[in-house]
Amino acid sequence: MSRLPKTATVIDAAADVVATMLDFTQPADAVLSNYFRNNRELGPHERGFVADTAYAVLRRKRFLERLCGEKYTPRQLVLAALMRVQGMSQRQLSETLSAAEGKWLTEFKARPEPELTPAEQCDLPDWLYEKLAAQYSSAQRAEADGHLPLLEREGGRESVEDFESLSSHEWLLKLSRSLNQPAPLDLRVNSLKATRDEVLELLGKYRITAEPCRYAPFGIRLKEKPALSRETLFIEGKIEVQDEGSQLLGHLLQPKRGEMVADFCAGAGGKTLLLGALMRSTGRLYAFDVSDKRLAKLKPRLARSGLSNVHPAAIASENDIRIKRLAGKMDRVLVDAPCSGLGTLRRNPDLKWRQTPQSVEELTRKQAAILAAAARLVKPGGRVVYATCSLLHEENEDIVGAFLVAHEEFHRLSCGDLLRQQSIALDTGDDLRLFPHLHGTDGFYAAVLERKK
Ligand SMILES: C[S@@+](CC[C@H](N)C(=O)[O-])C[C@H]1O[C@@H](n2cnc3c(N)ncnc32)[C@H](O)[C@@H]1O
Repeated sequence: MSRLPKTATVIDAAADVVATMLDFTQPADAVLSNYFRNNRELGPHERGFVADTAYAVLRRKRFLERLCGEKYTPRQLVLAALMRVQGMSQRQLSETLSAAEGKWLTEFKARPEPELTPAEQCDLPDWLYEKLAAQYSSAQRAEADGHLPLLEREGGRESVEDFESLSSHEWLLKLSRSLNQPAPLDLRVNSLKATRDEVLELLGKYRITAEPCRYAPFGIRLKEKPALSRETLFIEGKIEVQDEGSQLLGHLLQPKRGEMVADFCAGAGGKTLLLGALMRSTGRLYAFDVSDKRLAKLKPRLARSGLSNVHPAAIASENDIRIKRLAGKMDRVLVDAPCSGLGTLRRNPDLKWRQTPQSVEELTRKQAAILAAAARLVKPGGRVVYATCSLLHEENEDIVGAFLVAHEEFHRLSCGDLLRQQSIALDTGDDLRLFPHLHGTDGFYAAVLERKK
């Protein structure tokens, strides 16, 4: 952690934000933006500090709660996170503390390390730890791990064998440690307006350190997190912010010039924009969503992108009459299904505390219904990509498995093969499974389903 912003009010601000976040009635990013809207005196550095500190508490809540003991205040959680997660010293904090807090912190520092349960070590709720541990037993991981390339990591190289020999707890510990780190900032170059080399060169001129993403052909990973919204590159629509994993889903769908394509759960259109560019702004690309509000956010992005083939349309549900009218007409359909988001904990650490086994079960019903409705759009020989940013088999493999049993007219294509054909060297078996500790992306799952001719 860099220096503490001068004013002591940042610790008060972080404690206020944490107190509201821990109600879990609103998403953490909404709590933060409301707080900043109501406290405009905080400058960018102070806002950054408040956000980083509050997210550190969310990421390591179980660990910090164990350290703090039975009774603690949000402010004590903040101080504990600053010392034990963000690595600040008591001296750095001391100017901002009351005498009583100074005393508490001295006593806190002297406490012995608590013995943590496996779920606490991973900083996951018990129900989630149990589900994931059951999923990632060595035998079940064999397929995904077997396809791993040699991985370069800080501190050395890790080989396939290093991963295969891990117990399910050790593997989960690696996964959860990477889920408990902030995500890097990835960009996607809009191939209609620029090449990746041009953008890399321009970033270099702005003194922004960047490198090509490992897998995504239009992806760029930045070293820092500069504000980009006022940069010419962004205003001119040459770049968009998009996680590398999210970009790979567009390449899996692989829509072509002149095709009929639907992005069934388009939201604010992150993937729609990539699909439109892959189609070179030709053909017809529907962007469906049940949320008007989310689709409205697509409009300014579309204007920057230069795409003219996108048709956003709000639908009432997956059974909307508009959807029914398009039955059998689509070459490609992307289902980026509403999900628990548990693969995106690097960005949304509150989700592990906000989701429950019941909320996941409700989502699975919705996912199955959306996939069945979306598949009706596809013509013979056409494809559906079913994708989520969840790590749970019940939202992923189980949904696709049940769909294939009920729909003999579809069969699964190999994601590894489809990516190889596009010179993307990423083979995780038939389905795509991305993990932050293995691939450096958010956690994603995808399966490609083709309607037989
Ligand atoms: C994972 S998000 C999509 C993110 C988006 N594809 C992107 O790349 O930015 C899932 C979306 O599904 C939408 N959704 C929920 N139920 C739906 C339904 N029955 N039909 C279509 N979309 C739905 C949600 O409003 C949400 O925007």
